[in-house]
Amino acid sequence: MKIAILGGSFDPVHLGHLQMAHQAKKLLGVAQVWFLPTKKTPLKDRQLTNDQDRLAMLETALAPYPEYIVCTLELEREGTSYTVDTLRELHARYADHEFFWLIGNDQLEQFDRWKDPETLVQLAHFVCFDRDGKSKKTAYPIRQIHMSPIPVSSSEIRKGKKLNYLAPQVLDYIYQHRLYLSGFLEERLKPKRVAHSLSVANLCEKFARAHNLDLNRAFLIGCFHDIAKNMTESEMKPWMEIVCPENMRYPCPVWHGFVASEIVDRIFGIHDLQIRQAIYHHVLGTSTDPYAMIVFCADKLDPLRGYPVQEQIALVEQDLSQGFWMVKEENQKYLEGKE
Ligand SMILES: Nc1ncnc2c1ncn2[C@@H]1O[C@H](COP(=O)(O)OP(=O)(O)O)[C@@H](O)[C@H]1O
Repeated sequence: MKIAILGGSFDPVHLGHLQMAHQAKKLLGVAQVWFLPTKKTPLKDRQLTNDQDRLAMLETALAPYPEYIVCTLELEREGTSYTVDTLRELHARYADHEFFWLIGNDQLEQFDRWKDPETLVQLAHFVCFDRDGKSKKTAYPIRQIHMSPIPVSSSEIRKGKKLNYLAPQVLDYIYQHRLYLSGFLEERLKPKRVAHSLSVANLCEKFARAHNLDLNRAFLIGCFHDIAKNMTESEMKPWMEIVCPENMRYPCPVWHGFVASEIVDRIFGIHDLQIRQAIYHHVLGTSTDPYAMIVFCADKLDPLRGYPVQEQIALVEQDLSQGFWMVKEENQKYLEGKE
């Protein structure tokens, strides 16, 4: 049987990877495409997301395609994953198969850094797909196939960019398992604000636990509540014009909550009305929805602010409504003092 193999970190798997598989099926006449997640890649020094999560994301992305199969051979082997070892093992296990090894053209450029490239090209037909629409020169017998480039990389996804290039089930998994969230925040916020957001997320979760609410929803609200905080007035203006032009009468420092509520939906693909609403109201405390009260309190009572907050935190855990009104009153006094 003809088998195409796509090896990679899949951290996470995205539509670029799927497109390579679709093209391989169509153009190479292979019966199956095996996706082979690597344990430890010799050419990247970054610590990969744990095997279990990368595998679960692959399985969910491939579920609609019965002829796409996850091959865990490299995950089962300890140490650095060298393709030459993998191909030898594949030949030993499946003597009758003919293998096509798929790579993107970024890999073609560094093919002589792979271990034993001469042996590799004898063990499989190497096939290279465009990532950027450009042909690359190579000394190796590697077939190059042009496809309309799918302009995305896993590293962009890990920064919270181009999330629309993920299968929706994979994006769901990312939020359910809280993967890459610090990367999403670090790309848009200063380190102190990232620390505050994660600390608020933890406190939101603590409050949610005390009141039998959805822990992950509360965590995500905390995580993203300040995602627009670094935006300038002119950057926020077009968002405000779409979302809530009537709120432009508020001073600009208040806008980031309104803008963030739209950004979580449109940029981060979080289509959850309660999350959006809680973030929308978090600056002024204008909603008594439980999630909105939670994030309002958690934001003001973040231990990283350095005030003694333990008693107030305990009150919010005990009685959300009473805690909320207490925090709101304290905040009002603070704001009046500032005027
Ligand atoms: N958008 C894309 N278009 C074409 N090939 C791609 C694309 N993204 C990844 N690849 C190829 O898929 C293989 C696995 O890549 P991987 O290490 O998982 O992801 P990434 O390069 O996105 O971080 C590599 O050979 C890579 O060149």
